[in-house]
Amino acid sequence: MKLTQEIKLSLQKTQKVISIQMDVHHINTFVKIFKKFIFPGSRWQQEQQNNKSINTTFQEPFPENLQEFIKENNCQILQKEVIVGYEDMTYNEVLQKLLPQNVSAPQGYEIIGKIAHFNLSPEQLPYRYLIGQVLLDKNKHLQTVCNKLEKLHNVYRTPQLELLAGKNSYDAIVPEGGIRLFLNFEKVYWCTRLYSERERIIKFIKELSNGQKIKVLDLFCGIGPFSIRIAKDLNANCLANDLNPECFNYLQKNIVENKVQNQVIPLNMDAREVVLKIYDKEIDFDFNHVYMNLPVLALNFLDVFKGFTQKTGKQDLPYIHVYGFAKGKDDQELIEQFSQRIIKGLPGFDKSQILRFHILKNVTKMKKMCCLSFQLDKKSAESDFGLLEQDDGNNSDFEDDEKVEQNEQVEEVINKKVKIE
Ligand SMILES: C[S@@+](CC[C@H](N)C(=O)[O-])C[C@H]1O[C@@H](n2cnc3c(N)ncnc32)[C@H](O)[C@@H]1O
Repeated sequence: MKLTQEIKLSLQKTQKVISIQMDVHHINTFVKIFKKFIFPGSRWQQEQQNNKSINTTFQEPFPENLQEFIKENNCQILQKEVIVGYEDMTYNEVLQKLLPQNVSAPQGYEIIGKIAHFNLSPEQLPYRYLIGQVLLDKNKHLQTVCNKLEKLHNVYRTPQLELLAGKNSYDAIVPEGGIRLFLNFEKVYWCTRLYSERERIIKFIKELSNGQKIKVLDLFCGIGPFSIRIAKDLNANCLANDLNPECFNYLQKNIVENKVQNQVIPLNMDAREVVLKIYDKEIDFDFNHVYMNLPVLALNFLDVFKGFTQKTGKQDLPYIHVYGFAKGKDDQELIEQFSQRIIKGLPGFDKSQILRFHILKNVTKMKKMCCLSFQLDKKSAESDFGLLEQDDGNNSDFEDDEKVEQNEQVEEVINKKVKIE
């Protein structure tokens, strides 16, 4: 269903209003006191010489202060009729009129620059173009309204979008914590709501650093929000890597735009390869923190840190901040399951090493997206077990996560979406 001129006209109706007529000298005072009662979009109309009127939303009985104003300033009360229609109605008013009773108007969307993005329910889908157009018309700062077609399940974690209304452009500039990030929402992974999660980890890394130089290996960096922010906020040095060549292009641009060329090195490789190249000294980068934000697969990369001490000759072991999914009814069960998955890659890992455990999102009642921070343990770092077989991106964890995300309702516990007033 599309919003046609005919549909807009069908919303038009005549409405009786109270218009207050007064001498032009009283207009300023009236507006000062009764501004919120002026009928939306109403203009002052010339009635007689020096006399103007304005339509209001007042209904009888009038409030006392209006009665006094009318008396003191010798105002006249006029009954008028106005035509109200699409332009005068809010997003909710329009959709309540146009959607069938069993279909609710979507009450939240995400904003990325001038792009609004919905996750419409199956019942709302037949009305998606209508919903998109109304949102665009009622929010002048927006340029594009789209719907995310399915959950992210490709290697680069990019969304499949359908344009609902406005410009077919997904270029955006997003301000975050004093930096500006350029991106194309169709070509790279982006989630504005991870803002507070980045803040949380940056704060935690600061606590851990004890004033020492912070050096971060950001293995799945996307367009660089974490590396660029920590470089700016904590004067950290980062090696920021992402497999997606489009991310790499935006990462390079974002590094320059935010003037952190001397602190953030961009890379475009497989994460495992980056670490192996550091071991082989093909890449010269010393790090004390590893940031692994690819929840669906990151845990499978942990084994690359086995034998860290032999391969680097370093005794100082890095802190690892890794994201993943776990199932459990409480923190204890979640930590237990998460730890079991870590142990697969790092056999020396023990729960007692956990420094922070944080739940970002309830995927289902039992399944959560979590972040766990710990220091690489000595046993794993000194072990000479071989690496696990390289992941082909097709493992069962990956598949399982996607199925659950598609079939079950995702309840966000991180920042709420933009609410429609
Ligand atoms: C969930 S996104 C996180 C991006 C970024 N940390 C952020 O918060 O915006 C995961 C990123 O990992 C990248 N990625 C997927 N597989 C990878 C691999 N094997 N090596 C490096 N990056 C990979 C994807 O392209 C994607 O940009």
